[in-house]
Amino acid sequence: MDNSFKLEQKHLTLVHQTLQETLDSIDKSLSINAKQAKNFKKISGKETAINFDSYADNLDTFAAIETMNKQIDSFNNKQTQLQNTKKNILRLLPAPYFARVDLKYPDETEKISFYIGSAGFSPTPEEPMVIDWRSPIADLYYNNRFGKTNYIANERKITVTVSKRRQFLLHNAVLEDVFDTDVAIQDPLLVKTLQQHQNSQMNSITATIQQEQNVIIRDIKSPALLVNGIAGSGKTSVVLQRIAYLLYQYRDSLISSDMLLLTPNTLFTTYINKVLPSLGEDSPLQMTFNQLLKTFISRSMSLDAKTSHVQELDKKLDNMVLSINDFKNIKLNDLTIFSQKDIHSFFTQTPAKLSLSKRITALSSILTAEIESQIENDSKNGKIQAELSDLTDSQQEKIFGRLISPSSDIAIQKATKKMLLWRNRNLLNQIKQKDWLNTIQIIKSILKTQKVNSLDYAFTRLKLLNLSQNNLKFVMIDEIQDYSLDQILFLLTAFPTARWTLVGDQFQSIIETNHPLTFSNLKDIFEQHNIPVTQRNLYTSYRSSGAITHTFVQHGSSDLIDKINTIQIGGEEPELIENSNFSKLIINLKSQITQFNNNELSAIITSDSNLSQSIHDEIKQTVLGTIAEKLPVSGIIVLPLALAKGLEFDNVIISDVTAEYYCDSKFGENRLYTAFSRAAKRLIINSLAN
Ligand SMILES: Nc1ncnc2c1ncn2[C@@H]1O[C@H](COP(=O)(O)OP(=O)(O)OP(=O)(O)O)[C@@H](O)[C@H]1O
Repeated sequence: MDNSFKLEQKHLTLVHQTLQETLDSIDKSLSINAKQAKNFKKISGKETAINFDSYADNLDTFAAIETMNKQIDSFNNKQTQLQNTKKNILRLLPAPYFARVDLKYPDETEKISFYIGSAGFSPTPEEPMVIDWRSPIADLYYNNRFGKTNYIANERKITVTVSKRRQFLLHNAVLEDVFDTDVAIQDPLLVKTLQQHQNSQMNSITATIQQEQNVIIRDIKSPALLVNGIAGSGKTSVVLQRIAYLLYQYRDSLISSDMLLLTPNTLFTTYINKVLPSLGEDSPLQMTFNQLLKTFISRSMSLDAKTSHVQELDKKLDNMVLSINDFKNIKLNDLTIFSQKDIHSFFTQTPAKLSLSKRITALSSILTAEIESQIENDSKNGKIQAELSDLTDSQQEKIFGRLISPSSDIAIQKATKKMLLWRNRNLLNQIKQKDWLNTIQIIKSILKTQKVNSLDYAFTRLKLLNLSQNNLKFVMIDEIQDYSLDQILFLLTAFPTARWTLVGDQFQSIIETNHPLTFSNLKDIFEQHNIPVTQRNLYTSYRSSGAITHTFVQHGSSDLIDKINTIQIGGEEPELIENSNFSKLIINLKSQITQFNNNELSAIITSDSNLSQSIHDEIKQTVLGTIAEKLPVSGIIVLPLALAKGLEFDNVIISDVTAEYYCDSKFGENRLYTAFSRAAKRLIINSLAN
């Protein structure tokens, strides 16, 4: 091993040096290219005389401009390419690679060593020095393949023999450790990585992705992938790595905005925000379900009913027959253009055999056609045509994009029509937006209720106004167990062509909904929508020490205890502290937090936000999670469990384990499991007498 350590150090020095040299040469090329582009623009600007005097001059001028633009594009492309390579090199310099696999191809005599890093790097096109972790060969490494095996590249099966699988712990150009692993029972790099200090931001797990995680990350076949994993088993990490993998796999056709990641809360969003940029990828659209819902609700209105009835609405909406009150007058400047009655009468002219949403689309076309036909008639009216001459210069600019002086009858009529269309643009827009549909009334009459729920409202708009989005290719949902069936139904209707990655933990279902979701319901609902679901389970606890894992799984199910694995065995046993009243609790909390290392991030988790506020008022050095925009790097944050979910801390103090919140017959055990599993190293559980 000594000799191989030396050889590996030599190789690392070479790679690091090549990276550094390439970086220097890229910096030079970047500045030369920028200078050349600047000079070119200066010179060609002078040389390309703009001359539109004649048709031939026009052509010459356009040709010259096009040549100039092509040259500028080529400068820009080169600049972008150089910058991308520079970004990869900068990412690789601190840790050029983390693993090596040696492969022998059947028709080759020599084996080839491939070094795997967080990005690819090829100083010459023929010879990759570092291969990207997402490349097909890297799959062999993550899958612990050894001996004769194969991998898929460009849809072809390639047979190889894997003769070495090696891991590295390194920093810049210094090799710290080398581990040779075949079928890894324990992954030494993983153990070392987990022992190192965690920080307040989630990190990428590229170097230590485990086999069962790799399968999820690289699944490109399943229309819906459902991951049920215990707390701290890497579900969120896997989703983020998967996003980076998909962006690489489909790099010619997929961009980050084709993906949506639904997160539990905005604190969580900031917690995971650095992972994708650190993997060299842009983050997808990220929002909470409520933020998404707002994009489907036209304006702020009071939608205060607590329970949703999406399933009932879904069944009844299509066959509903609308009455006069289901419409609103269409007005322009207080003048009623179409009354409810008019609109209803147009509605009755649409084919009754169509679904309601189709009838509404047809109705919208009828209303638009009515206005357009009126405009067509008016545009022939001499009196209205005369209004053209009243238009100021700035109005003409707005309507026609230039000043006009129409002379022929046809030109005058065309200009008048354009003017009228412009004057009626708000009206036409109202019709197009279907503001004339009384969605609230429709919901009230279906559900026979007076109050309307925001999800019901958004769903009804989605269905009746055809607001489904077909451009979103992947939807990823973290903490799927906290969604209701109604929310899932809404999402399936909103994104009918998306592929789904749903990750969650049944034991972390802590939010009360009227239709709580089981994973088997979830599968059923997807399958009812003809979306087959592949389920994968993750049973390894990476975050928490053995002692903490053992404590939180007690609040899962009894068969869970036999299934789980812990990477960080042992650790300090959780402490139980009794407090007879709030003042005692504060005294104890103050003493408990002094036991923690100042560089670590610790949390006091409360049952509700009022208690967080009261503790923060008494212990000023804490950060109050309910108003924090992001997690502090270190120190003590105090926050309710609802906000702590998905996050992790070095140390966790539970402030009031005896609160009713944790004793709830339905969700109590899940809340304990979720709260305890936020801790990586230490867990202190306080009880508070009422
Ligand atoms: N393969 C891995 N290598 C290194 N660290 C890992 C690995 N998998 C998970 N981790 C670490 O374990 C911790 C928990 O991961 P993550 O938050 O993704 O789990 P989770 O299943 O989403 O947790 P929870 O459901 O409790 O919110 C993180 O610190 C993550 O970096």
